[in-house]
Amino acid sequence: MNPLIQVEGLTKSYQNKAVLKGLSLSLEAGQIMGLVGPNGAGKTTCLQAILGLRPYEGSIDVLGHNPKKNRHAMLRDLAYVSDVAVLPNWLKVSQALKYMCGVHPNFDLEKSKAFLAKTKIPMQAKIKTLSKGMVAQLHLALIMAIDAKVLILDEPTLGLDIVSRRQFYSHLLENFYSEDKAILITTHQIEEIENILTHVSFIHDGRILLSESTDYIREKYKLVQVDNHSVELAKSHHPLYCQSMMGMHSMLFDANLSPNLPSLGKVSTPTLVDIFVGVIGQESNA
Ligand SMILES: Nc1ncnc2c1ncn2[C@@H]1O[C@H](COP(=O)(O)OP(=O)(O)OP(=O)(O)O)[C@@H](O)[C@H]1O
Repeated sequence: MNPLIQVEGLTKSYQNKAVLKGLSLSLEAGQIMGLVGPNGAGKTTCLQAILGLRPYEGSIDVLGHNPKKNRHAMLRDLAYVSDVAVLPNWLKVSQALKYMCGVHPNFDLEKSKAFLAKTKIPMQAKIKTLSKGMVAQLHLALIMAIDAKVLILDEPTLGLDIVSRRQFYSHLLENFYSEDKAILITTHQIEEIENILTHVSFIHDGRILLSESTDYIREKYKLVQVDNHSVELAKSHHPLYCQSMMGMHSMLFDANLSPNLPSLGKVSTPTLVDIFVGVIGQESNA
């Protein structure tokens, strides 16, 4: 199956400073991928290149289109949310829907209205009178009514409280996602989306360090609560990180490189945050 997004050798510099350094990434139908990295790693710059919003070097194919040359055609099948707080305040909800009908050929007005009918958002309300959570719901109503193959979300829930953030993602799964579509998300709140991600790509200093299915990396990496008498032995197996707190020692290992982990202590499956800290930390110390 052809990937919906294929990025190869993507490079980008600002004022002679390289920000993306030969980055490659592939997104296939059915995938919900988290693009995860520390501040300044290049996530937004990468998404902006994919969206054709920034000049770049390298090759990007989005749904068979080159974002530099065919941006208009590409946007027919692609939807993008940067920050839910960007809708103009003075607009009424009904006007926002009308606006979308005018600008997006694949926007389904009835689908959008049906989603809004399930919320407490009045059609005649001005956006400035809505709470942040309601604005997020309105944003979703606009985005999910676009019959897009790919949805790109850059920190979509910034500024929302935890309940609204959870709602945002559960509505997203319920109303947008299907196996012929793909979603690419950046967020710093990995723990909140780790259960919905099928894939994850760790980006550090303009490069992808790891891009795998979440099932695969949860098998590959293991967290061990190391028994006190095994600490030195465990350290000699080169853990990706070692955290010692109140006499307890947690270490993250690549299970393929350190096969006999149960002999060191209690083995468990790490969270994506654990794996992220281990992989990025190792790279930073290299
Ligand atoms: N318009 C710009 N001009 C100059 N430098 C820029 C510009 N935009 C981004 N940068 C730099 O590029 C690097 C990557 O920025 P980018 O916003 O892509 O990172 P990010 O991973 O999205 O970060 P964050 O998680 O903090 O949002 C940073 O060093 C940033 O300062």
